[in-house]
Amino acid sequence: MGEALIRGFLRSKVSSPGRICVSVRDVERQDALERIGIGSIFGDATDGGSKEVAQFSSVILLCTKPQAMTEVLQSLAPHVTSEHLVISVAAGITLQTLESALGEGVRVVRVMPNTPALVQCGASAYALGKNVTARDADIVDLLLSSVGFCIAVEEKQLDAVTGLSGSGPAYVYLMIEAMADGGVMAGLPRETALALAAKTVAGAAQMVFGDDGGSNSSSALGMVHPGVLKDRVASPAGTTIAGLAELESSGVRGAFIRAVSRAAQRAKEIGS
Ligand SMILES: NC(=O)C1=CN([C@@H]2O[C@H](COP(=O)(O)OP(=O)(O)OC[C@H]3O[C@@H](n4cnc5c(N)ncnc54)[C@H](OP(=O)(O)O)[C@@H]3O)[C@@H](O)[C@H]2O)C=CC1
Ligand SMILES: O=C(O)[C@@H]1CCC=N1
Repeated sequence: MGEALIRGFLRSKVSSPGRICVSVRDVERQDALERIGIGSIFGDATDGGSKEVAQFSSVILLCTKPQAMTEVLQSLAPHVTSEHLVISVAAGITLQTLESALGEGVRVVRVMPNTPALVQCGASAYALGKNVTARDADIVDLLLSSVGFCIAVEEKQLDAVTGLSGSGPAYVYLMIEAMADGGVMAGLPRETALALAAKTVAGAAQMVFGDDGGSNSSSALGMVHPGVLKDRVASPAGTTIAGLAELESSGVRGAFIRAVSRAAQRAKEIGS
């Protein structure tokens, strides 16, 4: 996720390689970051990396797995001051956990992004910690909206966001794969089926935001109800209603609801 955000920030030009400094321990990932021009790459956060990052950065993004967060926070705490803005993308890890690990007065924001940030089509939500300033909120908004849509939410909603848009790209990939399988079963070559499935999902999603595809601003969404769009595709006694009836009798609608809800519950479990 960290690499997707870095690459997204570079593509959007909200930042530049010379302004980004990374602590990363995996050698292959270090090489990948070097190849995109990141100048300051330090090793393991728990072995000096956190200190170096805190020394050279004012905005620090924490992108390790939630399970690694305790030791990363411990390594960062002695070096972080009220001059830093710390942004965590870790599923489930609460603002209270972050603030109490990093120390009183530290400015912390909790974000749930998703990997399409890499191609400027991310969907992120964020909750502000108790010490952040209005300028911090502007910085977070600027960074996240440079890589897609972003919206401020109450912290208690972030586990639901995690189950929906954080994990959501994986549900959609599963759906694209399955739709392509259906196309192959009906006689299409694999590549044609995959391209048609992926383009159909991208185009259909864009239609929900109206004719112009919408903007990254949460105040200008103007969405069209997906039920209305669905009804426009389904001709009486036609192909679509036959396909939809199969999906409904397979319980797909309920399966998506349960998937989002179970993933949100898992985020809560991780945090506790
Ligand atoms: N993947 C996604 O779609 C999303 C993920 N997130 C959140 O992003 C975070 C990362 O997830 P994800 O990208 O999937 O996980 P990854 O395992 O791919 O990335 C985590 C990275 O952190 C590195 N790391 C771990 N410990 C240290 C350390 N001490 N010092 C330096 N680097 C370290 C890991 O290195 P190594 O490989 O050596 O272990 C790895 O490169 C999680 O908290 C997750 O909840 C949020 C939204 C979406
Ligand atoms: O699977 C995970 O735990 C992370 C958080 C959201 C997406 N990926």
